[in-house]
Amino acid sequence: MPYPFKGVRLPRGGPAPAETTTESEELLFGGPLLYDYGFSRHELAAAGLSFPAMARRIPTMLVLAATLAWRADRRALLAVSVAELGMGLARAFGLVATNRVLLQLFAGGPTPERIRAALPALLLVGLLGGSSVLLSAVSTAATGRLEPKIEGAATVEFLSRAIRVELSAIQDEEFHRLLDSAQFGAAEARRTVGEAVAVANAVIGMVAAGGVLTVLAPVLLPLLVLIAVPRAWGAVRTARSRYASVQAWLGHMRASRLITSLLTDQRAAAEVRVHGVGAWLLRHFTQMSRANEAEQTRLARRRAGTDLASAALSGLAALATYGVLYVLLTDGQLPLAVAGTAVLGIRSGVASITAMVSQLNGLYESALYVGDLHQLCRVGDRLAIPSGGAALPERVGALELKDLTFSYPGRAEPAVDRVSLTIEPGTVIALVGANGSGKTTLAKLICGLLRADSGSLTWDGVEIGAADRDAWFGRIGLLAQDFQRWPFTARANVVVGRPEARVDEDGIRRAADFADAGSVVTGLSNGWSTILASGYRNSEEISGGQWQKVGAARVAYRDPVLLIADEPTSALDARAEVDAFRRIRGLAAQGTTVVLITHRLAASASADVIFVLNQGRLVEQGSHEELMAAGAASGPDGYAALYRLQAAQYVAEARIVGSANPSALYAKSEHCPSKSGIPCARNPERNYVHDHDSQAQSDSGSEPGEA
Ligand SMILES: Nc1ncnc2c1ncn2[C@@H]1O[C@H](COP(=O)(O)OP(=O)(O)OP(=O)(O)O)[C@@H](O)[C@H]1O
Repeated sequence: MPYPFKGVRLPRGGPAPAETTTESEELLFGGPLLYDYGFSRHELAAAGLSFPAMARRIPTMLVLAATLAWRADRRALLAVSVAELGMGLARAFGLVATNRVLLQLFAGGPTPERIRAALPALLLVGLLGGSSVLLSAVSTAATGRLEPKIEGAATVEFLSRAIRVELSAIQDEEFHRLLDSAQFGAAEARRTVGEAVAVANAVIGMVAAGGVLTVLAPVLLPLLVLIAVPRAWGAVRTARSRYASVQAWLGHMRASRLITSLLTDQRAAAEVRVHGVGAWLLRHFTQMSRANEAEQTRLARRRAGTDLASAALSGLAALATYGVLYVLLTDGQLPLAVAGTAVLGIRSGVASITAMVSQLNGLYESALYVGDLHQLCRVGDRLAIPSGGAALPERVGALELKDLTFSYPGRAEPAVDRVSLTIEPGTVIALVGANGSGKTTLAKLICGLLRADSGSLTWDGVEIGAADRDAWFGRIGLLAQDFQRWPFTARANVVVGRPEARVDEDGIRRAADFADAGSVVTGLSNGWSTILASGYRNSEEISGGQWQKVGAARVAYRDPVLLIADEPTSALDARAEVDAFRRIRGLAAQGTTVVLITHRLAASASADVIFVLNQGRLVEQGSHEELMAAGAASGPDGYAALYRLQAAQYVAEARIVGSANPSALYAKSEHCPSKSGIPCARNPERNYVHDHDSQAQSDSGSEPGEA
């Protein structure tokens, strides 16, 4: 496995990345989590991290921090800049004034006179010291104002990209890594300003000390630079290896976060306890933590080594500086008073260097993450769902799919393979087929979440690629079995169906009545204001079936033109399920087009058109009657055979209890004024038990129960 960045290696003699793979990683995640930096071939490739490249980036980083701050609060940035510059100047003039004081004190004449002569310069030193303190306070206050604003703005930048990218990007591993890394960037952006200010301050201090030394003893200046260089090298080296390590271990961090959240997750709580998954996962967590601890130890050792080397080199340079000073003094080339100021200048310069190094370290690391945030913004903008485009006509027409094909990345076989079909407005169409046959993928293509590789998808004649996708989304409602259960109030869980619209209390109640969610809310201790989660004040858990009713109310509140219902009744009891399907048909009667995905063929039987998928291909289509009439011709996996198989489970039972006609509840609505004004297909009312009986008998001459 190639290791990430040029020049950044795992410790000599230490474990190679592949060898750090733990048993837990293998078992839980199917292989090493340590990142394979194959992403140099990927568009998300990290910028070069060689030493010169990084040194060149330092000014860019300062500009980056300044840009963030400028956008967040210009006045505060100006206040910080002026205060820091003032402090640097005060330090430079302070040194000059100190030099004056020393010159006066070491001059000839009686001591009181020398002191009196030094007094004005002494006062200036005090004045400059006092203003430094004041300016420092101004800088602290302004930085404090800036930092939260920057963090807030950076977080919004991050989140706004995350919510706008195409679904395929969200499912892409590389993009997810960038998301994870950039997430640190949003938090680090806040620190960048303080660190940049401190670095700038230290640089000003160094320039001030350097300026004074240039005037007093120019030969000392290159030596001051020599003191600085090893420190800067050490800082960059440490930051670089920390950053590279974090990048390589992002997968581990994500896995650890995942395990932590699973161990405290309410939905996992039962298995965590009853199946003993808790202790098992904790053991794996501990094993993976150990690997991470080893990496931290490696980093600490590496840092200690780097610090030692850079301090030793810097110390040698300092020693050489004082040696030169000694020679200058003993040769009489430098008066004692000037030498005293030079010592102060060197000390001040070294202090500035030390401060700069420690801040640069932090700044460097922060700026790398902020760089990731910028990269995320760039990539996110490129992968964003386009805004604008052709408007969809007011009149709602048919959805037409022609040779629509889609493959998931890395999959050899297409999930949807050259599917052509038409969905007339105001009809209920059912997508049926075996597990993995492509129903959900096709539904995602229809609602614009996934983009087809080839073929065309038009609505009212407008091709999805050219259409305004927000307008497309605006026409669609989603009711999936795994719909989002927002841990907010019951009211919020309904109004989230139309999040931007003004809250309409009557609309909420109508939607709740329609979906039979009113009775669920009535039973809650705080009614509509109850938080539908546990662990909060005024919160209550509700059952899976009750959630499905709330989800249905959300969709009813949304009042979509096209409803995609993917196993919408999986958690409902028998009566509630029948009612729900009747309501879904009711929606069609009001003009909503319904795409129903279900394995309950009794429910799909009442659809106007049934499309049967097999391995991504559309293999059958027609009304229930037409498909049943096809009978044996459609084969053992065909609709008719599967329908009989399911129906057979109930028929014998229905006969025993002398059941009244249950499928009448699924029957199609008589009235169908579609939103578009186009009349929807209408079939005779049907009793599926009868249908089944008669069909089965006519097809095979045997009783279905005997099949
Ligand atoms: N995000 C994904 N990445 C890769 N492959 C996927 C992804 N989602 C689905 N698939 C694959 O695409 C194929 C079609 O899946 P899809 O979910 O559309 O089937 P389905 O008919 O809805 O199945 P089910 O009845 O089980 O819900 C399957 O082979 C599935 O493994």
